[in-house]
Amino acid sequence: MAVFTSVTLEDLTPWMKQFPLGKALNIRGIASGIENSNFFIDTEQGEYVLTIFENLNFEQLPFYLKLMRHLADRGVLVPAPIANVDGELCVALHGKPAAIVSKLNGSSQMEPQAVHCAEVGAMLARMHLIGRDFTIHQANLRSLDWWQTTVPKVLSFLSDTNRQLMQDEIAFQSAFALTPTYKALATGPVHADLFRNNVMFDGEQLTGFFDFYFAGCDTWLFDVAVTINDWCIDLASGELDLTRVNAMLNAYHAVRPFTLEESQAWQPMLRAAAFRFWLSRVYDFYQPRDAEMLTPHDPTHFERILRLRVSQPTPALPQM
Ligand SMILES: Nc1ncnc2c1ncn2[C@@H]1O[C@H](COP(=O)(O)OP(=O)(O)O)[C@@H](O)[C@H]1O
Ligand SMILES: N[C@@H](CCOP(=O)(O)O)C(=O)O
Repeated sequence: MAVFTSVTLEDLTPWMKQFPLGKALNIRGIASGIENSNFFIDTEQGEYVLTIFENLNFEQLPFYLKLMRHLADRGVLVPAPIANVDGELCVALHGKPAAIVSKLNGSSQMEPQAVHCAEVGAMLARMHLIGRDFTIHQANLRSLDWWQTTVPKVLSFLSDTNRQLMQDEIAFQSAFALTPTYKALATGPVHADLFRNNVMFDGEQLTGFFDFYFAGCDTWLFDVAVTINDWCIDLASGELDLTRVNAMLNAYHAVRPFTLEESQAWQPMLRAAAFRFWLSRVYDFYQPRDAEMLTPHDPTHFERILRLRVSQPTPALPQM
């Protein structure tokens, strides 16, 4: 269940008059999702998704919504936010920020093959390139600063070995962030949570990336690492599947070639991407935020992945 704020057709009808979508004909809550209240709405202009934001505020939302609009207008497959008569993408509904975006066709591909990974890699590279001239800057709110303030809050919940792993990794990542290699990495708006459940496919055809609400400005390579660590692994063991890894990396590289510094940073970034989700899952597990974290994700999954990325040789990035 993921409808925290309920909306009826009677609520929606007057509110929808400000959007160029004709009359609202039907509304139904979407069961999946853990952060926001999501609904499919049928309008005279077609099907859309209405989101009521339960945690993000009116100051934070323009970054995400304008980024999606920027990308959608330039051919990146993402939901396009719909502006109201005043040109606003985010409007109050039941006292909370709300937005309407276009509905993507298809469904999530939860057992991806190389062909799906290649599609994701190519679209991710296009997204990075097209994000270059997006002018709003908002940091990735789940990057090094957040790790450094969050680690001390969770250490006491961990076993001795996991406490050591977390302390070692935050020390490693803090030091790595100061190196010339890290500082030479290309940056820009990144999705930062491009897991299997945040991409739609219609068969083998990618129809869009969605759920941009962890997006922010960060290194492009971090985004690639987050994506590889979810799409190109055996879920049970966390081991990388080289066929899928190579499919994704080669497709990305064909659109936006990796640099020498990115090759040097690849292993630290795979570690960083595993660490970020281990930490957020541990934090959510032991310090759940009220009602929205209904089923906390399993932290041991990313602990396992982090241990593998630290101990195993890393497959090389393609080079120019
Ligand atoms: N633009 C969209 N097009 C089609 N389906 C969508 C769209 N946005 C969300 N959904 C559906 O709603 C579900 C929950 O959305 P999600 O953004 O993951 O929610 P949350 O932010 O609460 O985790 C998704 O799994 C997907 O099925
Ligand atoms: N992908 C993250 C959690 C974010 O949840 P989402 O459903 O909004 O993508 C994780 O797996 O820990």
